[in-house]
Amino acid sequence: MDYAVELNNVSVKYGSLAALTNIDLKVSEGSFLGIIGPNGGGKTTLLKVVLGLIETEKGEVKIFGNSLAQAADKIGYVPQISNFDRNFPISVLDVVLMARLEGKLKFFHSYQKKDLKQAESVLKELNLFELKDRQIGKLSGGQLQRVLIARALAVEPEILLLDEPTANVDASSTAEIYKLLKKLNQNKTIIVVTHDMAAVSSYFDTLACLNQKLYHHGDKHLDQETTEQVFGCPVDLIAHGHPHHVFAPHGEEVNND
Ligand SMILES: Nc1ncnc2c1ncn2[C@@H]1O[C@H](COP(=O)(O)OP(=O)(O)OP(=O)(O)O)[C@@H](O)[C@H]1O
Repeated sequence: MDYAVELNNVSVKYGSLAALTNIDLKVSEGSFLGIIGPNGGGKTTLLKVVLGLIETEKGEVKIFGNSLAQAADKIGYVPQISNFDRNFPISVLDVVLMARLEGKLKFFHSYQKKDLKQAESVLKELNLFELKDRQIGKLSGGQLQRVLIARALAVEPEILLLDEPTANVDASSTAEIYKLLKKLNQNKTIIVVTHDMAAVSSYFDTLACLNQKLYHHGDKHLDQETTEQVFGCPVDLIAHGHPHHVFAPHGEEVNND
C-alpha cells in the first residue's frame, strides 16, 4: 500500500545546523496526524520538506508513492499566520483565487470561470462567502485562519498541511477550526503542527514528536520518558498539567494524582 506521505531516512541541514536527522515517517491515507515538539525542533522544516520547498541533505520523500515533482498539486499548505502580511491590500476572495494561479503564473494567464467557481465554493463551504470582499486586515484572527484554510483548499488537495493553525485564535475559534479540520479529514489526509495539547487529545488520531529526530510516531498516548526526551524538560512545563491527564482521549480522563 502506498502511504499518503512517506519520508525515508530524511536529513536536512541549514549550513552546519542539523534541523532534521534520519527521519522515517509514514502517514497513512486518511490520517489526522498531530506533530508536536519544542520550539526550533524542526516541525516547520518537516512540513517544508513534504512540500518540496527545501532540499534534503539525504533521504527520500514520496507522496502517494510518487516523487514530489509528480505529486505537488496534491498538497495544500496553511502557513503560520505570523508569516502572513495582514496589511496587504487584498480581499478574501483574491487571497483564495491567487492559490488557483500559483504554479501557472505566466504572462497573459488570467482567472478562468472554473477558478472563480472553485474559490467561491470553498468560501461557501467554510462560511466565509459573506466576507469575500473584505480586506484581509479587517478580519479577526479566527476568520483569517479560516481564509488561509480556504486558500489551501482552493487547489483541491488530497493532503492538507497546517502550521500552528490555532496559535493566534481564541478558544471558540480554535474549536471551530478543529471541527472544520475533522470534517475535511473525511476525505483528506491532514497533518497539523501544533502546541495545542487539548487538540492532540481530542481531535488527532496519531501523534508524532519531533526534536531534530523523530522520537515517537504512533498513538497519542505518550509516556513520560519519551516526552522528556523530546522536550528535554519535565512534561508539566509544556502541558500545563499532568501528561496522562492531558493526553487521555475525550471522555476517558485519567486521574494521576
Ligand atoms: N531558513 C533557515 N535558515 C537557517 N536556519 C533555519 C532556517 N529555518 C529554520 N532554521 C533553524 O532550524 C531549526 C528548526 O526550525 P523550524 O522552524 O523547523 O522549527 P519549529 O519546530 O517549527 O519551531 P517553532 O515551534 O519555533 O516554530 C531551528 O533551529 C531554526 O532556527
